[in-house]
Amino acid sequence: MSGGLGRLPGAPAGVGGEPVASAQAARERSLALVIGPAGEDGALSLWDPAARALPLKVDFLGGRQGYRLAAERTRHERLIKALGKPQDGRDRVLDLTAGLGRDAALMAAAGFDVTLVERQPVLHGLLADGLARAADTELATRLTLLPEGEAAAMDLPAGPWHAVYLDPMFPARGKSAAVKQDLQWLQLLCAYPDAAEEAALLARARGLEARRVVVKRPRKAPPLAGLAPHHSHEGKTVRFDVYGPA
Ligand SMILES: C[S@@+](CC[C@H](N)C(=O)[O-])C[C@H]1O[C@@H](n2cnc3c(N)ncnc32)[C@H](O)[C@@H]1O
Repeated sequence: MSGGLGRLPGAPAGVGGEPVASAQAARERSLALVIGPAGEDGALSLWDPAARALPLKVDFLGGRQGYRLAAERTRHERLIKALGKPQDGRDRVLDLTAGLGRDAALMAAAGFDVTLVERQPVLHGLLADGLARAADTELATRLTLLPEGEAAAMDLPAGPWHAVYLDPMFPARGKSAAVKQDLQWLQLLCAYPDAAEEAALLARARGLEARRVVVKRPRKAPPLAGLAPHHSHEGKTVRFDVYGPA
């Protein structure tokens, strides 16, 4: 990543970055981000050592994403509408681009058992830490994080899946100041997929045994890999493209 990542004492080595003794040391070395335990709960967190912004952690217990997780509210979410009704009681969704786990948490709150795949070590570390802190909750029983891996190439659990979900990075529109802080940090860590990567990810998803593949896109963006979906659920800023079995 440009600008570099500092790994503070207490962060697992697997997240990468260069070891630094403190956020102050990272600031002196002009590192763009640090990762380490922060706050009262010691949650593994990511932040800019030169800015005042709140550290970013994965919080399945409430926090910033909490309002979306009330079960009765989830059915109004476009993502949940795009997934369609569960058919077998505890239906399974495979989220191949888990990121910060927000969409996965929403799907789990709506009643799906969600398996998460993430290839970026920092994001994977934040997810694993968030799940460990939420271990006693009903929500966490519905979330399974696979070992860090590239979705297009790794071994995946067998289907059938109710749906495979994709939300790959897409360049943010508008002035960078308008882009939310955590998205800016995500953009430092995660590369945008090129056309070949997009095609490989969609092909992998569509090759799995699933009733549908759902892809999140900015509302005006072209469809993933240029492949027109069967139908879409459009919101103000994003849309969910739905593909039937290949
Ligand atoms: C836009 S973020 C996803 C945000 C997520 N939906 C959420 O609610 O937090 C995209 C994430 O997918 C991951 N990713 C993209 N392509 C991937 C692939 N082929 N295999 C595994 N992870 C991938 C990136 O590393 C990044 O963390």
